[in-house]
Amino acid sequence: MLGRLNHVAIAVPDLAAASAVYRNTLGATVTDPQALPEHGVTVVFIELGNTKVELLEPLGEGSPIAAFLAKNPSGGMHHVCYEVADIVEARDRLKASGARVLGDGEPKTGAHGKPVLFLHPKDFAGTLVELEQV
Ligand SMILES: CC[C@@H](C(=O)O)C(=O)SCCNC(=O)CCNC(=O)[C@H](O)C(C)(C)COP(=O)(O)OP(=O)(O)OC[C@H]1O[C@@H](n2cnc3c(N)ncnc32)[C@H](O)[C@@H]1OP(=O)(O)O
Ligand SMILES: [Co+2]
Repeated sequence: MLGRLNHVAIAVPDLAAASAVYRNTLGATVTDPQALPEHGVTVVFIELGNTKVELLEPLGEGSPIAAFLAKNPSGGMHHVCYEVADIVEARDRLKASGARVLGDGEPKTGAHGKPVLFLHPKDFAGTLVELEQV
């Protein structure tokens, strides 16, 4: 079912400060911030050649990363995103095996303009999993 690792996401309290660390200390190319109100986050991406790192900052009331940052105030690894060829087929197989699909279970358009879904971290070795159809 799984394809490539699309990105590893890190939740941060201050996107500008985290972007500066990646740009200036680590010498990475960091994209401009992209506000995604429907996801409750602002993101930047760091392109690494074989995969990407996504830095996430809360946006608006009720951001899905607010509780995570309250528990991890300096930030921390938040999710991994795997590519799938058919997200509805993957979702239906996972649901049939007992995994919890988050939200209303319907794919949303993610940061790359592609359909995405999230799977409950307690069902995947304590790691929040995002699926992205490519
Ligand atoms: C930019 C768009 C898109 C892209 O294209 O890349 C994105 O990446 S958007 C990223 C942000 N969106 C989401 O994360 C959506 C899905 N997430 C959620 O629905 C919630 O964050 C959550 C996973 C249901 C957690 O909700 P929360 O309110 O934070 O906490 P709970 O109390 O419900 O948590 C239950 C349980 O799970 C543990 N937990 C929470 N978050 C994580 C995490 N990221 N990794 C591992 N474990 C996590 C939490 O600690 C609780 O455990 P216990 O304390 O043991 O009960
Ligand atoms: Co993501």
